[in-house]
Amino acid sequence: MASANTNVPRYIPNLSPSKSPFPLLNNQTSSTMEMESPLPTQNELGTGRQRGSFRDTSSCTGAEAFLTWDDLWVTVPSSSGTDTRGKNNGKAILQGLNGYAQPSEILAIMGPSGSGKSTLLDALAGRLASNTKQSGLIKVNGRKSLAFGTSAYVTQDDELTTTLTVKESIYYSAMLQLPESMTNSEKKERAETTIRDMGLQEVMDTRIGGWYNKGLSGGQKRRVSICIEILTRPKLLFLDEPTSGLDSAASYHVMDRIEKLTKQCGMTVIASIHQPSSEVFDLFHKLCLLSFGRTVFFGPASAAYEFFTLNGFPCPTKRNPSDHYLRTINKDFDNVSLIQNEDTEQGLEGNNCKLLTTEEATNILVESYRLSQFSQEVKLRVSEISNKEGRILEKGSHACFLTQSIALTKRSFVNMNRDLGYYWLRLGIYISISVCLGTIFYDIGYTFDSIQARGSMLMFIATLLTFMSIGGFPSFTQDMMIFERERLNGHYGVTAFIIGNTLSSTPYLLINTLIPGAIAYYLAGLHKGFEHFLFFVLVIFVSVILVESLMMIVASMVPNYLMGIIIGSGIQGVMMLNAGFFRLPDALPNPFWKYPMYYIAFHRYAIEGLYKNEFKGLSFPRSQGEGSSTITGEEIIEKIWQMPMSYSKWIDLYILFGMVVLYRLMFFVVIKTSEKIKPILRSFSVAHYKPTKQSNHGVP
Ligand SMILES: Nc1ncnc2c1ncn2[C@@H]1O[C@H](COP(=O)(O)OP(=O)(O)OP(=O)(O)O)[C@@H](O)[C@H]1O
Repeated sequence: MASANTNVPRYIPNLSPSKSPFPLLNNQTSSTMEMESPLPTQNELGTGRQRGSFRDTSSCTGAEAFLTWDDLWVTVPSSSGTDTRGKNNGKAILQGLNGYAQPSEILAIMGPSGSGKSTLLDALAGRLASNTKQSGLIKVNGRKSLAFGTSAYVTQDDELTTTLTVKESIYYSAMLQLPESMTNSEKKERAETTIRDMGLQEVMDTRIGGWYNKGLSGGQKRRVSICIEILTRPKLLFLDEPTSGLDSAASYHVMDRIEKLTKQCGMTVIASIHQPSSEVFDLFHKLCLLSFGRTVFFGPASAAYEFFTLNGFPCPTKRNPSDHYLRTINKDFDNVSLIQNEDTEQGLEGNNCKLLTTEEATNILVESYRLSQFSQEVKLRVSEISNKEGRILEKGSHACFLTQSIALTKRSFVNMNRDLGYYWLRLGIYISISVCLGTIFYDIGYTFDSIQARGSMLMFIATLLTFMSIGGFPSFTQDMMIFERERLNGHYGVTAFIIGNTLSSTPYLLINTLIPGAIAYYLAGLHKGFEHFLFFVLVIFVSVILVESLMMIVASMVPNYLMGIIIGSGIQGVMMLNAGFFRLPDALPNPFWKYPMYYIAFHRYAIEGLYKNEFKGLSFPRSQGEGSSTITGEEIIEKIWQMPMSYSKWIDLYILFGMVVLYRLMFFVVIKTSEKIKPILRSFSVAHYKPTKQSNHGVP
């Protein structure tokens, strides 16, 4: 029976010294608390052998992963600002954690919201945010660095291609990740088995869905994300809240399947988890319980029960033990009355009780753990494992570059077709604007006034069509986020992505420039002849690809599409301004606007090519009125528009094309550089960063 209590709700027994509530302080260990001690031998480290575990090794290859972390600290700049000496010591999110994870086991990281679970996963996976500082030693198979793309990480946000069905998503992922040694039908079979394992067979043909159409539920999306990452049976798998959004039955089945794979393939799984049912909790081999970045408990999951009991916090019989652990250490709601029920009283065997706040209770547990046999065992095991250098963790064999490029092209093509915002909406707007343009400049003629009209119309087309590429930025940013996730998880490389994106977008960009271009060109009656029309379309087509390449670079550097749109339009605005139309080239101020900006602005080459294509070969009256002498197109280009006639319009087109290649290469370099530089910067800051006690910000 439950009874309400006071605002300071925690009781612990007032025991005599012989019945200390902290037996672990005295190094007393019961049989259930004993850490399993078999240490890996040199041969076992990274060789695919693990004692006592059943193994179906047919689909599991490569070195196993032993992961250790020693005195791990992570701090972020403190929002409370600097201290009296003007120093910002930062806020410690993780405080000197030690631990390990080993093959064929699931390590569950639990703790109240904000206790540092995701931060610990990020630190172990080498994916901490750039504003964080890390110290301590993280090792995989006794080696310091986790090579790029060798682990799989299911993050909290499900970045998925919203237009694809579940089956398509998993199938394309299988094509991208599974090795060439598997046939297509074997890959399909693996995809379908994994879908069934995650209980998604009923929604196989349902689209994932996004903001514009509801598709899968949150829990179903979660399972799709897990499916994608377990396809290859990765040796090291990080799961950030894999069961969030799932009901208890689904949570159990998902975790049960993961546990079986873990054993079968010798996977090392580290999962942060919020509220496991007791059935799910029983699937975990080890438990790491955190509270505000400190370890409350690390050891066999089954031993946590006794640890809490022996420290004076027994779990009431009707309460799920994992709920009890979290309730005992959640300091967020201290002012809320907790309930002491009869079970607790029974567990205390009639001893006197003492009131404690959850903060005090947590401090007792943290201190008790620190001095316990568990903590000593963890330290011993960490040093044993980390001192033995095993094989380098590798991602395992992949699909070949060609298969990946084909799969990415197909996937991207389907997505661009189904996502109205990508190209179709833009095509509609382009067609409407080209009708407006064609009717405003209808039958432009060859009068003196038509010189200016032609110049304005061509400039408008070159700038508007390219500028409106920004409209596809939200869809494109979504693609980039998926690329980022898949790249970090080692599914494929940058080159395959660039090829896939370029090939899949080309037909759409051609339609987007050909149809509106033809409407505007023929309504206005621009330079007659198919060759002139073809050149006109080619310039616009290459310019639009060029802007998309520029947007790729922007998207790889900004955190979200809003910033991308703002920065992308800003860059384009500046380039338009100094293309030599709004201010003629000779009037552009030196040194910045003329050199180098006039030569960098791609609009300059676009309008130069378009003007040469339009004016060359035509002649116009030199002034208004009848009987005036004529001026040739060549003179107009050189004298009125101040553009060089020393090279042909085709050179302008080649320059634009060269810029496309350059921008795509720049994108490649940006991604590759960040891949290489980030770990170096991180290891440099780890080597030079020493956390201070003051940085705990009030956390004892
Ligand atoms: N890059 C960062 N910059 C500033 N603060 C951060 C950063 N990363 C994490 N934090 C802070 O560290 C604390 C722990 O965050 P973390 O996401 O690791 O918690 P969590 O246990 O995973 O929480 P939840 O269960 O709610 O996801 C939070 O207070 C969070 O605001």
